[in-house]
Amino acid sequence: MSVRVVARIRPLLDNELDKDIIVRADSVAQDKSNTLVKIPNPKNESEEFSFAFNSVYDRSTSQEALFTSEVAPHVKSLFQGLDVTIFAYGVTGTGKTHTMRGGLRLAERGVIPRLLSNVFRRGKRIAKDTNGDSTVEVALSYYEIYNDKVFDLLEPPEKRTPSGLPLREKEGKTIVVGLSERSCEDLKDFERLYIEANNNRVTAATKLNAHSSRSHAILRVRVTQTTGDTVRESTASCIDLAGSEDNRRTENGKERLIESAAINKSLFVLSQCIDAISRGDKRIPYRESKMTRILSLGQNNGITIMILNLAPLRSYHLDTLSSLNVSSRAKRIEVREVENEVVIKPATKPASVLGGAMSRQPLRPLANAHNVHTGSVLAAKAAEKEKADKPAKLFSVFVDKKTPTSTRPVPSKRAPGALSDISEARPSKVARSSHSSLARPALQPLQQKPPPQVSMSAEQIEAMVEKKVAEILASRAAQSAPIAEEPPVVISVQNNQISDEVKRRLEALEKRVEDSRSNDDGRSDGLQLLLKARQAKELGDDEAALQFYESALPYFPGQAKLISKIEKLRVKLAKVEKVEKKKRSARPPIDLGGEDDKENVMPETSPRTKKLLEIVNSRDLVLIKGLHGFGTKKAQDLVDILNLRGEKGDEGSRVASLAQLRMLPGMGSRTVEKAYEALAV
Ligand SMILES: Nc1ncnc2c1ncn2[C@@H]1O[C@H](COP(=O)(O)OP(=O)(O)OP(=O)(O)O)[C@@H](O)[C@H]1O
Repeated sequence: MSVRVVARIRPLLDNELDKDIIVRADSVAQDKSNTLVKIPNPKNESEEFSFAFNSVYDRSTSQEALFTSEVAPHVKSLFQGLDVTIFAYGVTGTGKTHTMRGGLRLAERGVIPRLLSNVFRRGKRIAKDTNGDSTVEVALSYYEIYNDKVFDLLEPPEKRTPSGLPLREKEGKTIVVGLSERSCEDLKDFERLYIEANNNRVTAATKLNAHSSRSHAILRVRVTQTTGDTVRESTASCIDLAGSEDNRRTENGKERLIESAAINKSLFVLSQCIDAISRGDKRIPYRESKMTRILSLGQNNGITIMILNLAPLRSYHLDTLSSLNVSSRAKRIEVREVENEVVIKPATKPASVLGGAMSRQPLRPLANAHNVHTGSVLAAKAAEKEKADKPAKLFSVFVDKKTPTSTRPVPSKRAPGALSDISEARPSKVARSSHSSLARPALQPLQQKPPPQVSMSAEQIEAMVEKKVAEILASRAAQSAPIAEEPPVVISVQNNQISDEVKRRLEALEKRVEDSRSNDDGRSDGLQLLLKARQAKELGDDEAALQFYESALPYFPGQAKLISKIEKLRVKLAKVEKVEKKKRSARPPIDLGGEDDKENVMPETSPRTKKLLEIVNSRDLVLIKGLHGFGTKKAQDLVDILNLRGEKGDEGSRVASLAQLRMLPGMGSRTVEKAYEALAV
């Protein structure tokens, strides 16, 4: 089953009534419901683009109508053991939070409170219909991803550590280590928890939207159904993604710029994942951001619904087109509709999630067991379940704090081994279905092997990197080929030329990168740098290649071959530099637009320098891509290298001067010069 992608166009707000509406819902035929979003071509207004979705909801759609059509049908699936993921995607101010959380009045409740209300109602009905033989427990966890760090929203902000909670992969799912979970008996309970947690959520007003959410918020609702000794668990995840935005339009300050860079990066990675999946790529860049790791689009089993929120206004034109593009491709993503297995309860009852007001999830060593019948029923269970089944009543407030308190910890350099002091990983809730292992068929046999050795010879690295690069380049060439059918042929020819042994080693390299990433030992970063160096070399960018090799050296100290490569490149570049110098001295001086630089050099203190460094340090892919001479790849490489240095607490994570910028891998004098020259102040 594919990801279900639906679009929702929000109505005009009071202060927008005089604004130009350019987005509309349409249908393919008169008697059909709306499945199209139409929007003019910004370059030629007489032309209209049309984007098709599973369903499109226009401005008059109520919260109830959206919930009834899109979410309510899946509550049944949730109780059948399927995981359900619902996420809202869209530009800032398009109605994601309104859709997911909703407003104060009953009729304005969003997807989340309605879902909880339905879950409680169905749970009670099950208990009633089975005379209490079956019981349903609901537990919540709620967290946010802010600046690519995970923070528990059910814990008071004082408990946060600057590095946030780490992620781990466990049995095919990404889990947040040390995340708390609280049991929730009814809607009132939920309301209390949800409001408290939302007050913890940092929202900061920007000029664009006074309630702009600066983090991705993820609510997980774990439903546990117990009948005798058998337990079935499933999870509904409701995700309110942060909105992307144009920093220039919002006139964001420095702090906001950093937030925006992190938001834009994760959303950019999400779009890259969607592209890669829809192209059928083998490597999906999930791991490039925490949000995409958690969302695991296309890797997660169950049902996934993406709600694309749109503003109908002209002022959002380009942003709207961009999110329409991304989300219309998401329709092609296949999700396996696999139910979570029923497991058998252990003889000793674990500490109940219902027990405390607040607790980490207790260890539940549940065994995977099919078709096993045991006679022992936990008698205590019925007594414990004798709880007042009060009907769900009026729903109340869901508001963020109007003035967000600055509770977020100041990001600091991560101390070496900082992750190790995080509390133990929350145990897996359920032994996973064997189906879940299908997520990565190619890697599966390798996963049973003992972990790879830590050391690798330079030759081994080189051989694997060579092949990997050749594969990437072949695949790129194939993708840029004019005939759409060609890529698979080219790739398969390439693959056929690679012996099984090499393929095995390449897979081992991929796995090594994966393993080292999840172990956080930084080796994968080294391998990534080697890959980038090789790519740069293949593309004839020796300067970038050298800098990537140099950056990789600390990961493979003393590797003779790597050192020799660096030496050779240095000699080569020194020669080139000599020739360039000669040419430069013969060239007329650069016109820097009349700035106060009498010597025709780029002055380190000029407004243009300041602006260039500000853009670079924002790590905002969109802004950096906008620099003259920066393509997507160069911009992404720069952001990667800065993030990498930032993670390592490296001083160089902030670029303080043009000289420093020139020294970064992939930069060089000419690149900096070009970007500087074209910059308007
Ligand atoms: N369907 C709707 N009906 C009425 N008002 C709406 C609707 N959708 C959005 N709004 C209003 O539009 C404004 C912006 O919506 P919202 O805050 O939900 O946007 P957002 O996409 O979550 O923004 P951000 O990414 O900044 O969090 C709010 O005032 C909200 O109440």
